[in-house]
Amino acid sequence: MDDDAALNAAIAAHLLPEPPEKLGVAVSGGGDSMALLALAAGFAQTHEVQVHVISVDHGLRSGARDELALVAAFCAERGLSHHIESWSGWDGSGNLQGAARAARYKLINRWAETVGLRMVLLGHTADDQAETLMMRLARGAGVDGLSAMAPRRMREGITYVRPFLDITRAELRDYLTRHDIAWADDPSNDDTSFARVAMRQALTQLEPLGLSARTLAGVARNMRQSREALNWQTHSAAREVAQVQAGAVRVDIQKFRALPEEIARRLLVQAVMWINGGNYPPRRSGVAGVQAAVREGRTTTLDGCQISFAGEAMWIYRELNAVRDIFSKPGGVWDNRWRVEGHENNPRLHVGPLGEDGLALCPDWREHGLPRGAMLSLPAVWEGGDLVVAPVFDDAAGWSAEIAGGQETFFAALLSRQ
Ligand SMILES: Nc1ncnc2c1ncn2[C@@H]1O[C@H](COP(=O)(O)OP(=O)(O)OP(=O)(O)O)[C@@H](O)[C@H]1O
Repeated sequence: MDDDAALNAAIAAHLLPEPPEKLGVAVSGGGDSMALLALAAGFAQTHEVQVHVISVDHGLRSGARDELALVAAFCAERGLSHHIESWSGWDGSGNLQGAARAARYKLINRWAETVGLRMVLLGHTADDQAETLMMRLARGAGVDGLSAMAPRRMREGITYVRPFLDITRAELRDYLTRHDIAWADDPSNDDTSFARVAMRQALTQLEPLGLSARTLAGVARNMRQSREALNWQTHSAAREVAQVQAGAVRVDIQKFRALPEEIARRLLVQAVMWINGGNYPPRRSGVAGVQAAVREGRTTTLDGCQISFAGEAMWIYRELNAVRDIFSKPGGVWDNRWRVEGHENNPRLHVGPLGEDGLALCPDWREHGLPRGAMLSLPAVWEGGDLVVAPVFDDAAGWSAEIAGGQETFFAALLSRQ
């Protein structure tokens, strides 16, 4: 295969046999995404696909406008539609790069919806994979952190495709040079105060030792496969040892203790994230603390969840303190996961935790088979300080309370986790 054929094949492998009618391409003007644009445009011409290009101006560097002008000129020459979105939304808090990236995906998503696109190409390369892997290594990551990016990922209905994860940045630069296509070199790529830039430079020293971008990207891909296997194994283990009951997770403690440590850890992480609705897993040290508590049969808490023991069972459930001040109206979602429905037209009603006061009014609560702590954090409907109904167990007329998406989401999320 000649050099161009390998790059064309990388694009075709992701778009055939059924190319989309319209294809989005996200282009910053840098070498990776300019090559992506040129190759996607070539593919589109052959397969009669309409190309729509988006560039996001983050307004962070004075030269960025010139880089986008380069993209605009390329698109104008080829008759491709090009749209520039501007972002100026950083509120100064948190990490600027992270905020810019999150904003970029939001803007691209919105644009794709407006144009009626279902697929958008991104230009991440094997070098990006290698740098990320090394940066994560430096933070002591495990299999998940070292795993490669997905070549295909759905975000709010739009499929993002990264055809160049096995292609190096140098190969793309060579392509651009061969075809006399201009690209912009982002000056921040020389700023070694960025961890990624420093790692990029360090990698040039490591390449002669065999740690090339392609090799490291291969390691990341292996890690991804291992992660998928571990998730699958955790899913099977969860089916074997865990049940979901009223939004809490009940685990058979003998079977749980017999699981390999990593599978047990993943199961705990999944239970905590499913219950607290968080996007980020609990810290490794926190989970290790829970694993120690499990060995000793000691009650503990982690990220808004409580872990307690009763007979043969370990229970993981929402901690009352985490929901004490969460209130909503009937008809909405409470604590990000309970859909409480009924009597929506009565403005005097609100949903809050059952709490000690509510539980005191439910003398038969032990019949439900849940630990007291799990009962306390269940949703209840209140009128002022008066308990109207605890709808998870009380099927009073017109009331219901269900986990949004169903309790099966606990198991399903183990297989779909990216
Ligand atoms: N300003 C931009 N406008 C449009 N697309 C962009 C822009 N910046 C990046 N992209 C797209 O994202 C790809 C990856 O770029 P880059 O590696 O700089 O992203 P990142 O900030 O590391 O984000 P990610 O989390 O996706 O890795 C580019 O090849 C391009 O397709």
